[in-house]
This record gives sequence, structure tokens and C-alpha cells, in this order.
Amino acid sequence: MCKAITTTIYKFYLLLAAIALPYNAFSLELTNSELTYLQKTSAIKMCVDPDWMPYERINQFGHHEGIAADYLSLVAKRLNIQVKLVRTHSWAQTLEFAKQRRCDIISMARKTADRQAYFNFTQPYITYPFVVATLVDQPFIESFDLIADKTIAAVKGYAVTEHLKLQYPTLNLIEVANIDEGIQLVREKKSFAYVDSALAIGYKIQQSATLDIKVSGQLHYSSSPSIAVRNDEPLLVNVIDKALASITKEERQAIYNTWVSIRFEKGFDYSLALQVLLLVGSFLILSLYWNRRLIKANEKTRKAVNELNAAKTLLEEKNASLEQLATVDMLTGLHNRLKIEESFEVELNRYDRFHSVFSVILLDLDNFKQVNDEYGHLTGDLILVEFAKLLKTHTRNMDFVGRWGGEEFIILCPETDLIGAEFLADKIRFEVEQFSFPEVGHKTCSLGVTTIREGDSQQDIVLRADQALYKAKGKGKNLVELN
Ligand SMILES: Nc1nc2c(ncn2[C@@H]2O[C@H](COP(=O)(O)OP(=O)(O)OP(=O)(O)O)[C@@H](O)[C@H]2O)c(=O)[nH]1
Repeated sequence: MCKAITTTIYKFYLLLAAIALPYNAFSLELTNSELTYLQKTSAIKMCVDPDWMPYERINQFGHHEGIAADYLSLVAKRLNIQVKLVRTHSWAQTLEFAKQRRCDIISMARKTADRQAYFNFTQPYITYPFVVATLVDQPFIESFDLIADKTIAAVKGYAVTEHLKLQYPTLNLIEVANIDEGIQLVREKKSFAYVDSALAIGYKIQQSATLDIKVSGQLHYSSSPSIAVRNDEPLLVNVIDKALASITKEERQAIYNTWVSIRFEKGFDYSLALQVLLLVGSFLILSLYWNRRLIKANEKTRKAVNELNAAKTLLEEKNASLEQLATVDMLTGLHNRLKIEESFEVELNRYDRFHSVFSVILLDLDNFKQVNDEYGHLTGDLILVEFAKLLKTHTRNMDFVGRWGGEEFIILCPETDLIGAEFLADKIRFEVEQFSFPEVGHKTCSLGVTTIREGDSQQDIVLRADQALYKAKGKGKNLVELN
């Protein structure tokens, strides 16, 4: 009666807990006797494999972690009991402690005939294959039978170790305390291979970045461990079994992902590398694309600049030739009238500003009409060209020699007074007189000379020079007259 009341109260307590927790003992459909058992049992003691990652281990803080730890944590929550860790140093010690009832359960143990003398077993909650690890230079092992005569290391007390003893009695088996010891023996070539679960070896290789050890073959043996429960408490295995059965597929997957993904996080994250690769790749492609566009744009710019430069050169040439056309007399190559008038302006300004005197000589060939009449207009042109050359030859560079119009020429002499200009004019008259034109022989010229006076305009100066020239002609030609 009293037991029925307490069971009801416990059920009520579990009902309250059900509101807060997604799962609990109430939802496990436990029998009354199981509930009563749980009510009495607030905590159970657990032994584990202290070094068998990713399945389980006791970490540096003395806590149980790994796949088995997560399963046990869920079991504890479902049953609302405390699971207390009993620390051991090796798997062999774990088995020993459990046999001595110093712990109530072993978190992960394979059901074997031997062990059944001490334990009940829940349903298996995980399955894993066993593999053979060797040095990297060993070839692939197709069958374990091929290495059955070799020295092989395996952890003492593991079910797989017992299996090897039974299956391969001739095997030279070295029983080690843990995976580290086993792998070290292989590394030192004291053992040909080490046998353990694929995940445990893979985890170790990844964690310690081991490059000299590889998985060379697989055993035709896999393990499906259960939770081993002391067999003197039959109800305990029932409730743990029910709690285990309540763990969903998603929860199992999440546990697996947690511990198996650790391997990759601490090793090489290929997905991250792929992302980085894609990012860098995209960046490179983008850079290449921009580079190509930039090169094309540069080519266009260079072409445009070249065209612009060519156009500029052409324009400059055109301008120069326009300038030439505008300032040079086409027949003789001397300054034309426009240019002489410009030079006049410059000299007049210089006179106004600095009182720099300048003189003007107006001249033409005597009786030039006869040349045209006798030899033709073209010969007349040649004579004018040769006469222009004579003028250029016998004047200074700074003098402006130009064709004033028709057969009339003008010489503008900067920084030259009347006496200087008269001297130059007479020299020209003499040189022309001496010269023999190839087409017509000797010719003479007449020259009128004047110099700048205060208040002169261009017309005033040219008029005075013209008057002097007229005077020279009137006096018999081949003369220099001043005005
Ligand atoms: N071939 C040629 N003849 C020209 C040019 N300009 C003017 N003349 C000629 O020069 C001659 C000038 O004749 P006039 O004014 O009588 O002068 P002139 O015969 O030299 O006589 P004076 O000046 O008195 O010595 C004319 O026959 C014009 O046709 C020209 O560019 N080329």
C-alpha cells in the first residue's frame, strides 16, 4: 500500500518534470517496479574507457567526453538519475573495477561470453568496424589472414583483442594499455600493426597530425557495443535499455556529427578550403576580367592619344604651312607684304618704347618691263627669284627682306640709322650691278632710303622711301637716293 503511494507520488514528480523536459522516465513507459527502482536509485557509478576517442575518454579536467558520454548524458536525463564517473587509468582497470562492483555500469562494452558472468548488456547503441594501422610504406592488406603470422598490437581487454586471440592463435599479439602505446609500437617497428576501431585510429591520426601511420586494411569484424550493467541489479539494465531506445535518430546523428566533425575541424577543413578557393578563384577571375578590360581601355586610350598626337602634328604642320602661306611670298620665299607690315608694327612699337631707330630701303630692278617683254614672264619670274636671293645674301639676318608688290622689294633694317641704311643700299646696288643673271646678263636696280622720324606712321615711312626711289629712277637709275 505504502509502496503504491510512493510510486504514485514519484509518477507525479515525473509528470511535473515532463513539463520541463522533452523526455523523462515517465514517457519511457516504465513498469511500477522499474519506477520504484529508480525512486530508490538517485545515482549510479560508471566506469569508462579513459582513452578511446572519439568514443570516449576522461579528459584533462577529469570529465567524461566523447560519443559514449553524450549517450550516457541523454540516458541520465531520461531517467532523472545522476551518473557518477569512477576514474580508471586503462580499459583493463575499467573491466577490473566493474567486476569488483566498484562501478554499476560500463559506458561502452561489447557483449562477450566472459563478461556475461558479471554484466547484463543493453541493446547495442553503436556499430563500428575494426581496421589495421601500419606504417605508411606498407602495402594494402586485403585480408587479415595475410598478416596472421606478424606481431600485432591491440588494447588489453578489448573484445577485438579476445576475438584475435581466438581466431588467430598463432598471432604474436602484444596487449597494450591504450591506442597511443599501440601506435608507438608500430612506429618503433616493434609491432607490424595495431588493431582498433576505424574511428579511433582515424581520430588519433588526425589529432596528432600523424603522417607515418595509415589505415592499411580492414578486419572482417565489427563491434556493436552496449552499456554493460552489473548483473546483480536486473532492473537497472531494463531502465537504461528503455532510455537508450528513446534516443531518436536525429539525436544519434547529432552525437556522431559532434565527435566525427571534430576530426575534421582540427584537421583540414576541406569545405572551408573549398570556400576560400572559390573566393580566391572568383577574385582572380574578376581581377583577370578587370585586367583585360583595363588593357583594352589602355589600348583604346593609347590609340586615341596616338591619333590625337598625329592630329596635333598635322594641325601644327597645317598651321605652319598656313603661317607660311600667310607670311611668305610664294615666288621668292621672302616675307610677303603682310609679314613686312607686321614687322613694321613691331619696329614702330620698339621705337616708341626704346627709341630704337630703324630704316627702310625700297628698291626694284631697273627696266624690268623689258625683261618680261624680251624673255617672257616666266624668265621675269626667275630674275625676281635670283634678285631676291641676292638681297638675302647681302643683308643681315636681323634685316627683314620682303616683296612689297610686283617687282618692288623692301628691306626693313632694325637698329640702323640713315647712314647705315644708305651704306647697305649702296652695297646692294653694287652687288646687283656686278651680278650677271644667267638668263639676261647684267641688270641694275634703284633704291630709295629713309629712316624713322618722330610721329611717323608706316605709310609715312613707305611714302618717303617711295619718293626717294622715284627720285633715283628720275636721276637715271642704278642709284641710291635718301629721303
Ligand atoms: N615677271 C614678272 N614681272 C612682274 C612681276 N610684278 C611686276 N612685274 C612686271 O614688272 C614691270 C614693271 O614695269 P615698270 O613699272 O615700267 O618698271 P620698269 O620696267 O622696271 O622700269 P623702271 O622701274 O622705271 O626701271 C611690269 O612689266 C610688270 O608686269 C612679277 O611678279 N613677275
